[in-house]
Amino acid sequence: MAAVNPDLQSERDGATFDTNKLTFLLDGGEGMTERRREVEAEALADPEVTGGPHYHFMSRPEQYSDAVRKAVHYMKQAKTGKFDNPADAHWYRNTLWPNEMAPIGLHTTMFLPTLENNSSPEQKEKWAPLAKDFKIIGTYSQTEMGHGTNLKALETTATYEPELEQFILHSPTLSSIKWWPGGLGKTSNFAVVMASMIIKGKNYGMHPFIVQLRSLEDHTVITGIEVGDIGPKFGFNTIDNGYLKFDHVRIPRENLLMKNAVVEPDGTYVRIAKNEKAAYSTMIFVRAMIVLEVATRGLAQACTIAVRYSCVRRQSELVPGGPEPKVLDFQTQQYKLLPVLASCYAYWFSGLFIRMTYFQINYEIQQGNIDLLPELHAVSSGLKAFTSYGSMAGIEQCRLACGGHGFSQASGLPKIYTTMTAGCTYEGENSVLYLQMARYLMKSFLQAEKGETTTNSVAYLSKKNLDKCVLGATLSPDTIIAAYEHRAARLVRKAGLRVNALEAAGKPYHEAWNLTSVQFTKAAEAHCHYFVVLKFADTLEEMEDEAEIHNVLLQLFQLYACYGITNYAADFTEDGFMSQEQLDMVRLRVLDLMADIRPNAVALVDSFDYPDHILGSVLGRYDGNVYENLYKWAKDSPLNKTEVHDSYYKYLQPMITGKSNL
Ligand SMILES: CCCCCCCC/C=C\CCCCCCCCCCCC(=O)SCCNC(=O)CCNC(=O)[C@H](O)C(C)(C)COP(=O)(O)OP(=O)(O)OC[C@H]1O[C@@H](n2cnc3c(N)ncnc32)[C@H](O)[C@@H]1OP(=O)(O)O
Ligand SMILES: Cc1cc2nc3c(=O)[nH]c(=O)nc-3n(C[C@H](O)[C@H](O)[C@H](O)COP(=O)(O)OP(=O)(O)OC[C@H]3O[C@@H](n4cnc5c(N)ncnc54)[C@H](O)[C@@H]3O)c2cc1C
Repeated sequence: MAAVNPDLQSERDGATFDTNKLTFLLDGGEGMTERRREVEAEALADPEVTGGPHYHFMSRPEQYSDAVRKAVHYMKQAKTGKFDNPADAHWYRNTLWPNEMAPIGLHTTMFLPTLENNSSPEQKEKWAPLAKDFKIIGTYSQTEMGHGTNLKALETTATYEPELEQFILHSPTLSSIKWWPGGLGKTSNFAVVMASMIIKGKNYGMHPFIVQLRSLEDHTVITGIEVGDIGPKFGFNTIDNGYLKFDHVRIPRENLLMKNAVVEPDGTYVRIAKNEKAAYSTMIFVRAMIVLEVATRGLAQACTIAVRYSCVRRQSELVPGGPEPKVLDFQTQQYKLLPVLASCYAYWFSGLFIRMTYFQINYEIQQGNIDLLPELHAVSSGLKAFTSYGSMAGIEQCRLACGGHGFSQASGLPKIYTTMTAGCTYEGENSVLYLQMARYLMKSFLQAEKGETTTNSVAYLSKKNLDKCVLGATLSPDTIIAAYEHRAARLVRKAGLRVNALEAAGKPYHEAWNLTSVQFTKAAEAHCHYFVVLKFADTLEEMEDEAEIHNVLLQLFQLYACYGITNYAADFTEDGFMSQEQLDMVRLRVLDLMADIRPNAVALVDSFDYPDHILGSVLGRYDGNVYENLYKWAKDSPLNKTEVHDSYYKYLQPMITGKSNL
C-alpha cells in the first residue's frame, strides 16, 4: 500500500476523537460495523467484484452487460443463503455496484417486498420462495408514459372475466404503456404490474398483479406483450429501465395479489385492508429507505471526496508570499463544504430514525393496527423529499469545491450525483411528496385550531410556541429546536389560514389549496427541517460517555442549525420572533463553528468509512495520492490506446494533407 500523503496524514493525526467510535455510532453499534466491514472485505477480495472492466471506459451496453455479470455472481451466492440477513445483502450489493443501480435492484427492493406484503398467505408461499431463490426475476411496474404521479389515472386495465376466471391485461393507449420500471427492459421475466381493476364495468382502482413477461426457458417475450429498454438516461446506465405494452394478455384470477382485496371467482370484490391506500405500501418502504441509503450515503461519499481533496489540494496564498495553503484553509472553502458535512450527519440520524420507525409501524400495520399509517406516510414522504433535494444540492456543491478536477469522472462525483439526483424524482416527485405531507400538516393545523392535541411529529403544532426567540450565543439545543418549531408552526399556520380565507371568500377548496400550494411546500420543508434538527438533538441527548464525539457532533449540530437559520433568515425574523442582533450573532457563530470543526473535517469524513472502491474517486482516495493517480487515469483512457486516433485518418488527414491512408 502506498504511503499516505502527509497532508492528509497530518489531518488525521490532529483529530480530537476516535473515528472508529464515530463509525460505530453511525452504523448503529460496534457489532454492525464489524459485520459490515467483514462483508465488504470479502467482496473487495473477490475479483468478480473488483476486477471487472473499468466502469467509465465502457459504453452503456457494456456497462449494462457487466452489471448483469455481477448480478449473476450475486444471485449465485445469495442462493446459498449467504445473504439471508438483509443488512449483509445490502452491504454486499453496495460494494458490488458502487453508486450504480443493479439490473436486479427492483427485484430486491420492490418486487420481493410487494410479494411479501401484498400477497395472501398461499400466494406468498408460492411466489416469495421463487423470487428469493431468483428462479424468477421481477420488477415493480407502475408508472406509465402518461402518468407516474397520479395513480388514480393509471390507464392499464385488468378486466375480470368470470367465465374463465381470468384477468385480461391491456394497454389501451400510447400513454398507458408502462415506462420507467427498473430492470424491466431486458432483465426481468416477471413483474408486479399495477393496473386499474375492472369488474362488470366498474373500476376498482389500482391493484397489484403478478405477471410473467418472458419465457423461463429462453427469455423470449410472452405472446401479447411488448417490452424493451427506454434508452440512455441522465444516469442509471447499469439498469435497463423499460417499457411494457399489453395486448389483451390473460392471467389467472389468482395472479391478483390478494392480501388487501380479494376477487372471488364470480367477480365479487371484497376489500380486506382497512386503508384504501394499502396497495401503496411498497412505496412507503422505499421512501423510508431512501433517506439513509440513497440521499445520505450519496452526500456522505461526495463529502468524503471533497473534504479529503481539499486537504491535499494546495493553491494560491493565505499569507502574502507564504506557501500555498490547503484549500480547506480558505474560509470560503469551509463555507462550501462544512455546512454540507453537517447536513450529512443531520440526515444520517433522521435516516436511522425513519428506518427504525418504518419497521416498527409496519409491524403494527401487519398486525392490523393502521393508526400510525398517516404519520408514517407523511414523515417518510417529507424526509425523502427534504433529504434527496439537500443531498442533490450538496453533491453539486462538493463538485464545485473540487474545481476543475471535480468535473472529471475521475472525481467520482458525476456518477454519485446522477445516481442520487434520480431520487428527487423516483418514488414520488419531491413537490408532490411535500404536498402529501402538507395535507397532513393542514389536518393537524385544523386540529390544533380546535384546541385538540396533535401528536408525534406534529406535536408542536398544538403547543404554545414562544413569541420571542431566546437563542443565545451558547446555542443550546432546546433554544434551537424552539426556533425551528416556531418557524414551522408559523408557516403551517399561515398557509392554513390562507386556505381558510380563500374558502371564506368563495373559492372551492381545491382552488384554495392550489393557490396556497407554494406556501404549503415551504411549510412542509420547514417542518422537515425542524424534524431533522430535532432528531439530531435527540441523538446528542441519547449519546453515552463519548465526550470527544459528543463535542464534535454538538458543533456539527449547531452549524447545521445556524446555517439553516442564515439561509432562511426571513422565516425566523419577519414576524419579529428573532431579532436582528440574534441573526447577526448566528451568522458569526457559523464562521466560528467552521473554524472549530475544520481540524476534524477529515476525521469526520473518514468516520463514514467508505472503502476507495465504493467511493470510486481519484480525488477522494484514502491515501490522498491524487496527482499520480490522475495521471494514470488519463493514460488508461480509451482515447489514448493508440498514438494517432482513427478519426485522424477518417476526417483530419484528408483535410490537412489532401489524402487519406484509409
Ligand atoms: C440494519 C441495516 C438494514 C439495512 C436494510 C437496508 C435495506 C435497503 C433497502 C433498500 C435500499 C433503498 C434503495 C432504493 C433504491 C430505489 C430504487 C427505486 C426506483 C424507483 C421506483 C419507483 O419510482 S416506483 C413508482 C413510484 N411512484 C410513486 O411514488 C407515485 C407517486 N404518487 C403517489 O404516491 C400517489 O398517487 C399520491 C400520493 C401522489 C396521490 O395519491 P392519490 O391520488 O391516490 O391520493 P390522494 O392525494 O387523493 O390522497 C388520498 C389519501 O391517501 C393518503 N395517501 C396517499 N398515499 C398514501 C400512502 N402511500 N400510504 C398511506 N396513505 C396515503 C393521502 O395522504 C390522503 O390522505 P388524506 O387523509 O385524505 O389526506
Ligand atoms: C431513474 C428512475 C427510475 C424509476 N423507476 C421506476 C420503477 O422502477 N417503477 C416505476 O413504476 N416507476 C419508476 N420511475 C417513475 C417514477 O416513479 C416517476 O417518474 C415519478 O413518480 C414522478 O412521476 P412523473 O414522471 O409522472 O412526474 P410528473 O408528475 O409528470 O411530474 C412533472 C412535474 O409536475 C409536477 N406535478 C405533478 N403532479 C402534481 C401535483 N399534484 N401537484 C403539484 N405538482 C405536480 C411535479 O412536481 C413535477 O414538477 C422511475 C423514474 C426514474 C426517473
